[in-house]
Amino acid sequence: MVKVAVIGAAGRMGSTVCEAVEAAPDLDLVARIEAGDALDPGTLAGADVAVDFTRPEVTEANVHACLDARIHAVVGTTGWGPDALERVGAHARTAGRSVLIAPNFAMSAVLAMRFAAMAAPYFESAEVLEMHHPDKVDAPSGTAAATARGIAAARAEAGMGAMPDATLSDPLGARGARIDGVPVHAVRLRGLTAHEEILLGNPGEQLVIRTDSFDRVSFMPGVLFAVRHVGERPGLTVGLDAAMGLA
Ligand SMILES: NC(=O)C1=CN([C@@H]2O[C@H](COP(=O)(O)OP(=O)(O)OC[C@H]3O[C@@H](n4cnc5c(N)ncnc54)[C@H](O)[C@@H]3O)[C@@H](O)[C@H]2O)C=CC1
Ligand SMILES: O=C(O)C1=N[C@H](C(=O)O)C[C@H](O)C1
Repeated sequence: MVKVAVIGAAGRMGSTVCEAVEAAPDLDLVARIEAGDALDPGTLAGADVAVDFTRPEVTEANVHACLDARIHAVVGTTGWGPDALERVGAHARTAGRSVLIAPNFAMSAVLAMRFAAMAAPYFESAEVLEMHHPDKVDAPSGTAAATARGIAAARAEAGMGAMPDATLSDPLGARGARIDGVPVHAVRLRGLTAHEEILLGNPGEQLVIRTDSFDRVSFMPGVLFAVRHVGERPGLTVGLDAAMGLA
């Protein structure tokens, strides 16, 4: 049995992860940790792996606390920057434990990101549109940021220059955020869960890649895969695709 602690256990994702872990015959939910609880060997209750779905401003400290307690961490919380990833990677290596951070655990989203990177060199233009529930605290989504970075890297590797865009005046930011030169647009709408469209354009044609998570159960197979396999890859792994050998 793999013993699992869930951090952010009362949240939308954390509560769904608790249900999924409890339903899995090979996993044992040993701790539900929430804001205000200490995060130490006592509260982690002998866990082998902690799963963090909290908030961008607390997740790095949570991961360091897990590594100090010598347990692996699976992280779905978004908002990670390169410096925080570097610090956590270094700590994981010195602690001899593993950390897996993925902006999206849904198979449709993981594949959409891969397909977007594959398609990017064949299209002059690419833009990312992410659409989420209005209770989400960060924008753009971690998935959209990762998608844009993947598109930009694929374009750079193919020797492509800037995308065509004649915009000279955009005082209100209507052309969206730029992530490595790729425009990213965020919609927050009651009724939505988590959705993304990647638009790729050429003269006379368009490719649309779309992923929809209608329900948070969509993330659970990926989360449970990560819990079961996180310890197999030493140090820091970013992205479920890398953990699954798709990258
Ligand atoms: N990687 C993925 O597949 C997915 C990632 N997410 C990300 O997961 C994160 C959480 O999303 P939701 O569950 O919708 O948010 P939520 O707001 O429903 O849940 C967050 C929970 O964390 C708790 N929390 C806050 N600070 C804490 C601390 N220091 N220690 C322990 N618990 C703490 C809050 O009280 C709350 O219960 C967000 O960053 C979101 O972008 C969401 C869905 C899928
Ligand atoms: O907050 C959410 O809901 C989601 N957050 C993740 C993100 O920022 O990409 C994953 C998914 O889009 C749902």
